[in-house]
Amino acid sequence: MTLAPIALSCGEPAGIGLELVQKAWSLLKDEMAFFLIGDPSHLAGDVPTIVISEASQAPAAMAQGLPVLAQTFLGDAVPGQPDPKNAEGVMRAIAVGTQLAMSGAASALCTAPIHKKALKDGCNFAFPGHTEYLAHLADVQRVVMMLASAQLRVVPATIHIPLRDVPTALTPAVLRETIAITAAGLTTQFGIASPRIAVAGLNPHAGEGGAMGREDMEIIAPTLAEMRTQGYDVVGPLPADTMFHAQARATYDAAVCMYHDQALIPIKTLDFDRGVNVTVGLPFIRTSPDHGTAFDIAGKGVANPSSMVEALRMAHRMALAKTQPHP
Ligand SMILES: NC(=O)c1ccc[n+]([C@@H]2O[C@H](COP(=O)([O-])OP(=O)(O)OC[C@H]3O[C@@H](n4cnc5c(N)ncnc54)[C@H](O)[C@@H]3O)[C@@H](O)[C@H]2O)c1
Ligand SMILES: N[C@H](C(=O)O)[C@H](O)COP(=O)(O)O
Repeated sequence: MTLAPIALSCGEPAGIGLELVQKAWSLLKDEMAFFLIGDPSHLAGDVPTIVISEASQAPAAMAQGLPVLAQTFLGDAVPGQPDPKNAEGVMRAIAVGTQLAMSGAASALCTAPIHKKALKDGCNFAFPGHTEYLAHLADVQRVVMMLASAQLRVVPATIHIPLRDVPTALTPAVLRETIAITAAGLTTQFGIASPRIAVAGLNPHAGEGGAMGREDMEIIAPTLAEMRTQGYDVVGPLPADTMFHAQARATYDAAVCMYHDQALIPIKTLDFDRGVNVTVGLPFIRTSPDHGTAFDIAGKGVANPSSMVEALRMAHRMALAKTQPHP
């Protein structure tokens, strides 16, 4: 069975995304097929471009140049200076990629980084990030954001919300859904038959028996106890400061954390160059590099493509696995 190509949305044209897409084509053109969804006039550099009119043309075009499913954007791509006129095109590229991945014309969607404020300023983008936008496009109530590398997988139970709102957002239902979706994703997308999940506490020392906050004992611990009775292999709440060293990491397949930075600091410290963002719970495969638009180095040619390459490789592996019959 021939695998459909991967759709790659362009992200913010003023960031490093398009440079990374071109570098990824040079590195992966003999390994897999993908195509950019974006404006060809935004591409700088000397990587050849092949404009295609439908996804199915990408595999044949891949050897000659970067296949581009062309979209017309209203602004130019000026490194480090997002043009509000491009915001609608950035959003549209994600929507087109989603539609292609949902229809099966693309085997997965990989997304180059967006600049959230540029989208909000430019087209009143109503979502905090891709994760929430993709859930909306796919009409899915709840997804989880996982960042994965060879050394660690992390999932924040709350994602893009202010820190002050975290304690009230951490309800038993949110924890249950996060753990259940994570466990299912570890099995279906990462091939782990019996996933082991470690759950971080919210407060210092996981609350120290209530002396340093009560959410750990009143919300997290009872939810985990209930989930254990349902067969989930879940431990916690664990003091977050000691659950990411090498020996601790060897005891679990994913760490569910209580808020964005509790999850993302360890993985971006350990593996910034190779981390991949995966949205778990969508009806299609979505990956992304673990970094942002990096305006400070945009246009300089120095951006490291490793995370983008890993994101494409992970999407490709997951898509291939979907075509294999289950043992
Ligand atoms: N998947 C996504 O769409 C995504 C992911 C993370 C951040 N963002 C967005 O990106 C914007 C900028 O975020 P930020 O500044 O916090 O993080 P960032 O990842 O863009 O940059 C942080 C630092 O890492 C460096 N860096 C990032 N990627 C690099 C690469 N490939 N090679 C070399 N150096 C690299 C940058 O130069 C910068 O010094 C924000 O709007 C944020 O929301 C988007
Ligand atoms: N929270 C992610 C990070 O810091 O790496 C990033 O903002 C990406 O989120 P989306 O995939 O939802 O855009």
